Amino acid sequence: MEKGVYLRGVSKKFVTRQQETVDALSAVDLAVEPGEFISLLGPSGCGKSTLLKIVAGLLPPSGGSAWLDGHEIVEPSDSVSFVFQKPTLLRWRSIQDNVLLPLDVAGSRPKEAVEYAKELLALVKLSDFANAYPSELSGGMQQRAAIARSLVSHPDVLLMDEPFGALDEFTRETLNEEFIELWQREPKTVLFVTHSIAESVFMSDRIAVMGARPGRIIDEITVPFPRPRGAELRKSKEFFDLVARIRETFDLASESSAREVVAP
Ligand SMILES: Nc1ncnc2c1ncn2[C@@H]1O[C@H](COP(=O)(O)OP(=O)(O)OP(=O)(O)O)[C@@H](O)[C@H]1O
Repeated sequence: MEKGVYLRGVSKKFVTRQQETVDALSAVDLAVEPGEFISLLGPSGCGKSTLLKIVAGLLPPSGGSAWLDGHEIVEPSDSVSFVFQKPTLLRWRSIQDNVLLPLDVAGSRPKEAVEYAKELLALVKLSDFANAYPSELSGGMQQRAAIARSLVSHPDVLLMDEPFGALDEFTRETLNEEFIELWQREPKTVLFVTHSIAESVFMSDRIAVMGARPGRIIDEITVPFPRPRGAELRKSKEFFDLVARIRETFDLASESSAREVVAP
């Protein structure tokens, strides 16, 4: 059995209300090893969220297939958790009860679950807020709670759709560092969607660079920086150089698609 997440020739077409066909994804091949942290990086509309939804079993591909640990993905699985851009906490539940929500929804809160929720709250630095309500927390703190919630069911795979995209730059960088520390303690396979080149370089083992119309992978980059990675990495020449090289990939891709548009 092939452990990990595999996409083989995945395409996705949507038909809009105006009956136009949108090629959201075309011929995407991707292999993600167990425990690997991979970013899906690309401009708005290149199909990043669509790809995550296919891996989550929330959307079927129009062509090709998606696999998790040797099984074709045809429906959502307990071993996969999703973190969205908005924390979507229930305002009438305490933070601890929000973290426990996935277990309550599944109808089983094992004895040790409360202890584990407390442990996760400590890992995301929210121990003092276990009994607080979402409205009492800042945006960054709410997102930390959402991350703790995504881990409570011990998933093998974490799908993160711009989880820090709504935060200011300072909070975002702090959460990047905290999340990487947490991920090293609780290793998971992570597919992380972002618009930010710097964020993808800081976080990932590998970056799948995506282009739009149709959405596809235009480059795959292995990030060479050793872990643990600290804030000082962001200031290094090697970091800037890799960010610049990836930016170049986007510039070349948009130049060539512009040429296709003007070509006779
Ligand atoms: N349910 C849908 N019906 C019709 N078109 C859709 C649907 N969902 C997505 N699309 C289209 O598919 C393309 C890819 O969308 P998707 O949300 O996956 O992109 P994205 O890269 O995640 O964008 P963003 O970074 O802005 O979130 C877009 O052109 C979008 O308009």
